[in-house]
Amino acid sequence: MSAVPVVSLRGIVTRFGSNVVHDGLSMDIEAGEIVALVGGSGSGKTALLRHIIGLTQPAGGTVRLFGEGLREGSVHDRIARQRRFGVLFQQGALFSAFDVGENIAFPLKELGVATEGELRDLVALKLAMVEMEPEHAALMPAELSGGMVKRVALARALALEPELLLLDEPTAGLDPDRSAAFVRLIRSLHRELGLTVVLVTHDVDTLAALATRVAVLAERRIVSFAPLEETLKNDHPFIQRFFLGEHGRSALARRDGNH
Ligand SMILES: Nc1ncnc2c1ncn2[C@@H]1O[C@H](COP(=O)(O)OP(=O)(O)OP(=O)(O)O)[C@@H](O)[C@H]1O
Repeated sequence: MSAVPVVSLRGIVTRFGSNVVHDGLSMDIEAGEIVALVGGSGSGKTALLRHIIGLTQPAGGTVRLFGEGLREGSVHDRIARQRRFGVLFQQGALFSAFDVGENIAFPLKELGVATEGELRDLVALKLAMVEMEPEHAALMPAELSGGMVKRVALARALALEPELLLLDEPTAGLDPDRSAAFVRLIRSLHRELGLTVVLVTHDVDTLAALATRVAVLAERRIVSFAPLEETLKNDHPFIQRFFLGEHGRSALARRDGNH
C-alpha cells in the first residue's frame, strides 16, 4: 500500500526534566482507522496527542501529519493543516463565558472563514450533526448535562470539517447510557464523514465498540498495535491487566453478547 499515513510518528522522545515519557516511540495511523490509544495513568497518552497536533514538540523524533512535517511550509500552510484536524480535550473544555453557539463558532471565527449569517447556519448544522437542536445554541455551558457538554465539544471539533479527529477520554464521566449514545454518534460520524479517529480511552466498552486497532503505550513506546482480537492474545502484563481484569472482562462479555 502506498497511501500516506494520516499520522506518522518516528522515534518520538519526550522528557519532562528527568521524567522520560516516550523513548523511541513509532506508529503510523492510516486513513479511515479508529485507533484507540490505551496505557496506564501517566504513560504519556495526552502528551502524545499534544505532539500530534503540534501543541508541543518532542525532544526527539519526527511527527508527520498528512505526510507533512509539523513545522513544514509557510504560516499559510500550517493554518491550512490545522483545519484538517479537530480535537476534543479531556474535560470537554468549553469556554464557560461563551454560549454553545459561540463555542462552536470559535474555530470558524478564529480562522475568519465565515460571515455572521453563515456562522449561524454552520452552528445549526454542527449541532444537528451531534443530534442537538438549533435552540441549544443559546444555552450556557453551565446549563448543559455532561453528555451535552461532550456533544458541544464534539460539534466544535467538527466545525472545520476535519479529516482527523482526536478524542481524549470522550466518554469519561458519562453514565453507561450516555456513553453508549456518544459511541454510536462517533461511529456514525466516522462512517458518514470518512474520518480518521484517534481516541484515548480507559473504557473497554468504548474501545471494543469503536476501535479498528488498539495502540498500547507502555514502557515509553507502543508495545502492541493491532486489532482488539489480536491484542487480547498478547501476554504483556499491562494488556492482561487492562483487558482481562474484572472491568475489561465484563465489557468484552457485553460486546460478545451484542454481536
Ligand atoms: N507540562 C508538563 N510538565 C511536566 N510534566 C508533565 C507535563 N505534561 C505531562 N507531564 C508528565 O508526563 C507524564 C505523562 O502525562 P500524560 O498526561 O501524557 O499521561 P496520560 O497517559 O495522558 O495519563 P492519564 O491517563 O492519567 O490522563 C506524566 O508523568 C505527567 O506528569
